[in-house]
Amino acid sequence: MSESAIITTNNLNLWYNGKHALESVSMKMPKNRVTALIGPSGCGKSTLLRCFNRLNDLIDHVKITGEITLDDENIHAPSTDVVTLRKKVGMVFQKPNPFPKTIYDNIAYGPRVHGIRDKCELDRIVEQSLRHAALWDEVKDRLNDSALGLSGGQQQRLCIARTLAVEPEVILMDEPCSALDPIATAKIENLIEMLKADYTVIIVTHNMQQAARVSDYTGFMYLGKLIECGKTKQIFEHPAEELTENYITGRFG
Ligand SMILES: Nc1ncnc2c1ncn2[C@@H]1O[C@H](COP(=O)(O)OP(=O)(O)OP(=O)(O)O)[C@@H](O)[C@H]1O
Repeated sequence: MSESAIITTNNLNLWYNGKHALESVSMKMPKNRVTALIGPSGCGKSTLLRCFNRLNDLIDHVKITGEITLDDENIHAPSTDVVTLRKKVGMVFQKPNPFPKTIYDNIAYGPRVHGIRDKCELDRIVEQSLRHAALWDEVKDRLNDSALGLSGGQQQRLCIARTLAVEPEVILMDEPCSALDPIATAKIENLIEMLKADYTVIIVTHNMQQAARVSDYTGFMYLGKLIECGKTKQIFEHPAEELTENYITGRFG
């Protein structure tokens, strides 16, 4: 991979209570590209994704060895501020999880936590984030309504807008379309394509067609190991490993 990497893992291992869930994962996530993580259930995709913003720190009895760098800095270094890391590396989950607040307050929440109080500045951030998430036109006249009144697809785009509001560098998406219908899914996929102009996206998906449609690079995982990683076209058309070929042709999974 010749493109410059924003996140790199080097010999990354993770154990849950002694159970080896990630084994010697070494991988590079190129900047301003979409990288998909695919593989059968339980292979470690979500675990790997959660390593990138240290969400696994919140789980008891997790041991991690090896290195993860963001912009060439070790994210486990004592000097790393986890709040700043999670601002730089935002996350969107499987089920849309808006706060039970207004649409406006959902987006303004993060900037307020980071100390922005000026109303004009917050208005600007709310509009810009909703525009970037392709939701502004649908909600601009109801910013003070509850976010819980939005459709599932709109709620997921709101969650993406909420992530964008704190100006991340990387957006992690853990099966962001699995709770959505095909039309809402298509909107999120189009949005992912637009987002990579400004952000790096790493997406976990069970849906191989989705990985092929939205990603530039794909990593195939199996039983906690990264079996192979490369350009999506190459992984899907000419995988180097038989295991990858068996998975993408539906022989197991
Ligand atoms: N909090 C946890 N505590 C203990 N074990 C866990 C925890 N989270 C995940 N695991 C285990 O780690 C392994 C990898 O799980 P992970 O959720 O990362 O896989 P996945 O590939 O994302 O699966 P899926 O596609 O089903 O979501 C599995 O064996 C899982 O049971």
